[in-house]
Amino acid sequence: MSVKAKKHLGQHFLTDENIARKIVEGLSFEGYRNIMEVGPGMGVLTKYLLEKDQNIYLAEIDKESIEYLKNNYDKVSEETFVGDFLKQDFQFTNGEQIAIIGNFPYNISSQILFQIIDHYELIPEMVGMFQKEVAERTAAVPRTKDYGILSVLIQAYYDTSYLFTVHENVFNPPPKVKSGVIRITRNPKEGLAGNEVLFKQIVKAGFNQRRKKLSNALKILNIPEALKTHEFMDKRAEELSVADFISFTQLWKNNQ
Ligand SMILES: C[S@@+](CC[C@H](N)C(=O)[O-])C[C@H]1O[C@@H](n2cnc3c(N)ncnc32)[C@H](O)[C@@H]1O
Repeated sequence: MSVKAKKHLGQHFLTDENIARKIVEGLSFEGYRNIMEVGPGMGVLTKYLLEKDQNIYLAEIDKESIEYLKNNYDKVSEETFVGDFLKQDFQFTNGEQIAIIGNFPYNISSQILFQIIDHYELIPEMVGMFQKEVAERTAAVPRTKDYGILSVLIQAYYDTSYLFTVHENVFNPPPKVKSGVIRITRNPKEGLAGNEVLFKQIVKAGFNQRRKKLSNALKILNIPEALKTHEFMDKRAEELSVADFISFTQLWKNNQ
């Protein structure tokens, strides 16, 4: 018996074992002994993770999948499950590092990435599959249409690499779009510490009106007097690098 795919949970089950193995091998397995898989479904990735010498935790909200996994994998029990990924506070690791892996439910892709950023101190690495467009956005560079809030926020905390593309026809049921697998490795950029909240506000305000110059787009944030004539004010958000956003945030903070 297998799990019936539920659309509202973003369920598309990967049917290609080689791709599953390749995704799991995308992790380095270095510097942590805990791994959380998001959305294991019927366990196509889980079975390769369970072969590793790591503590495996499963975040799954589909009861039918949970039953299936408990019945089909000896090492999986009620204790393996940690519930909804978006509600994790990772307290159960007692401060230990935990890597994240998954063929993610595409309806909550951005929320998954923001949840990782919010806990970057505990999460050294993530390997996962998103719809191709989102995967590309995480690695996008300035002055491209893909470069936006997600690119800047992720790249401020992590180095990102696009690993490979996955075709629709290796899923059951097939999704409407191609998928992309990425790896992100923690590398918080200098100058961020202590400025995180303001940094996120500036990046979001800047890109929320990406056609406008920053002098206009950032108006809602009460621009400090000393920054009103800064050269960046004449640019659009997509023209600033991640390092530019960070140095600009520091300057903003110092002039508040
Ligand atoms: C694209 S499927 C992937 C299933 C399986 N890993 C595979 O590759 O075949 C996404 C999975 O995420 C689960 N899911 C959806 N929302 C979730 C959430 N908030 N937290 C944890 N898992 C979730 C779904 O139930 C589903 O099993």
